[in-house]
Amino acid sequence: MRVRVPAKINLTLGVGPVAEDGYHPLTTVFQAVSLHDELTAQWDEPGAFSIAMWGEGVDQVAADDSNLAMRAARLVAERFGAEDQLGVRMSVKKSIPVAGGMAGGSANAAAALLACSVLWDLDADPEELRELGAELGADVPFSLMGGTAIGTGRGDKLVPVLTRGQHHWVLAVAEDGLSTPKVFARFDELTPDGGDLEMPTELMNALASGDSVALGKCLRNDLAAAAIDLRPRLQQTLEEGMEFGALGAIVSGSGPTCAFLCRNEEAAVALSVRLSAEGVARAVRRVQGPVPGARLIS
Ligand SMILES: C[C@@](CO)(OP(=O)(O)O)[C@H](O)COP(=O)(O)OP(=O)(O)OC[C@H]1O[C@@H](n2ccc(N)nc2=O)[C@H](O)[C@@H]1O
Ligand SMILES: Nc1ncnc2c1ncn2[C@@H]1O[C@H](COP(=O)(O)OP(=O)(O)O)[C@@H](O)[C@H]1O
Repeated sequence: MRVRVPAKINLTLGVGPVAEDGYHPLTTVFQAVSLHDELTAQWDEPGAFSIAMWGEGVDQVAADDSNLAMRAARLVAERFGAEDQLGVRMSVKKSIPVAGGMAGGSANAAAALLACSVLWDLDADPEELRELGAELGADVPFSLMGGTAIGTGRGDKLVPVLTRGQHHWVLAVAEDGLSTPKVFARFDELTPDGGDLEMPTELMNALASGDSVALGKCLRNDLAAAAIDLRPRLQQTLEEGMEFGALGAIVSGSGPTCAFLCRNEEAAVALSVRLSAEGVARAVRRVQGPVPGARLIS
């Protein structure tokens, strides 16, 4: 089985005050973008579970039972089958930056859920897989679903959002990742009463009409101040992207990847060339969104 799974950006990320379980209530709009990891899964001996990874940032991810794809495979086996009768050998080709605020780990978990449930011929429907996904991480249900969706709760309660057309994004990928729990912890220090959980009506209108100029003005992230506090260089990255012609700029999720919205493909090419030439980030990528969530490709 081969599964392709996209990265996400948060077009808006409203974060409420921390709850007793340590999680924050969110109002977020996710968009899946055309930067993909690929996971392959093949049968192995009963009880044998393994993973190999190559590509972007794999030295920062353990290929053991702590890996989110391994945890996903074991969870599917445990819930839908018999763990001691099933086995899988997985490999992941990573392109999504690790700890980049683009849900790379969640994407791999989503891919493993889908690949294993099909490989082992288990009777799991998409809704059941999304519920399992939510146990692994708040972003996993969206990695399965893809497209554009509003997320509430921990970010795991999803409703698709009506959109028109494709948007062109340029991503500035930072040298080192940022830890999601650390960014939320700094958010708590900076914003003890929490941020804004209002439904982003203007943003939804901009998405429905496909108006990139309006969308650029609505991008908002309550975690941005915390990410910038931990990584001050990000402020300059955002400013440079705007100076070089982006319609809007945002830190993606808990960062440090910055996403710049462009008017069209030509503008995205021009911005990516400029950002690369200025050495603003470790890598610059052009992507489009929305794209579908985790999908079997063979
Ligand atoms: C911030 C966001 C925005 O989409 O994305 P990333 O920047 O990680 O991609 C997500 O909320 C991250 O989702 P995900 O990375 O799946 O989170 P989890 O593994 O469930 O949780 C990691 C840690 O993040 C914090 N966390 C996560 C979600 C949430 N609603 N409130 C939280 O406080 C908790 O400290 C938790 O221990
Ligand atoms: N398969 C995986 N791919 C990426 N990260 C993983 C994976 N499994 C576990 N992790 C861990 O999850 C953490 C978050 O990574 P990631 O999901 O890439 O970033 P983010 O939460 O910023 O979107 C990292 O510390 C990483 O070591």
